[in-house]
Amino acid sequence: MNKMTRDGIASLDWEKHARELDAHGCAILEHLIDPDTCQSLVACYDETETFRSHIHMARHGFGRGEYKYFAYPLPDMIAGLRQSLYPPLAEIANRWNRAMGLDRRFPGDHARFVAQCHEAGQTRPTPLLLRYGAEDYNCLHQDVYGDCVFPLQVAILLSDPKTDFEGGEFVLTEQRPRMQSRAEVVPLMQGDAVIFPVHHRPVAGTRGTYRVNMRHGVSRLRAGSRHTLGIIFHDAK
Ligand SMILES: O=C(O)CCC(=O)C(=O)O
Ligand SMILES: [Fe+2]
Repeated sequence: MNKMTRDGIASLDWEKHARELDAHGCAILEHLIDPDTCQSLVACYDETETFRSHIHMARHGFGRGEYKYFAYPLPDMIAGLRQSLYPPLAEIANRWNRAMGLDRRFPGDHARFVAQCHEAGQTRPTPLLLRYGAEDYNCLHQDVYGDCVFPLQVAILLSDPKTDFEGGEFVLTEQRPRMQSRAEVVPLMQGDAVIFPVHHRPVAGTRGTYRVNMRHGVSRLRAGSRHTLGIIFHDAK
């Protein structure tokens, strides 16, 4: 079955991915996007009408490299991925919020969640394509775009680390209360998706569950070029 379809995504081993997210703060969906589709997404970076804005990271102190936010209406493929990835992630997000003692619960389908963002004044789409060249990097950050936040997001590596670039590792850091930070480097192959927390996650400790603060970024590219597709589920102000 094509993994990118709604049924394909629903039939992935979500119990396993949820266990990985609970244990390590990230999970990998291997080969979510086939190489041809990866290539066509990379090619679409140079289109202009598909996007609502173009950011040069160095100008904002975000790192070095660039990205573009897709405009509404999203390309079918991006809209489809956002809608199909959301329901299993909403179950995990609701379980995490219960564990962290947070009242917010997320509806089971993405259209209803996006309607909540729009009511809160967050109406601009957040899925994005990123492009890095040699020496580029992405500083550790959190993709919060307003009060309405869906706590998990997905990044998909479109380039092939065997042939397209060196360095440029996806990195997560976890800041635990009153403790030193922990880093996790996520090895991705072309078409792999990593699921990770936007800003925090629950960790079970000896004295109950506590909340850790998460950031993500990309280490410096040593050579070549690297493209990613980012899927963020809340919209932006
Ligand atoms: O390029 C990457 O791997 C990370 C992109 C990113 O920051 C995101 O998708 O939110
Ligand atoms: Fe990000």
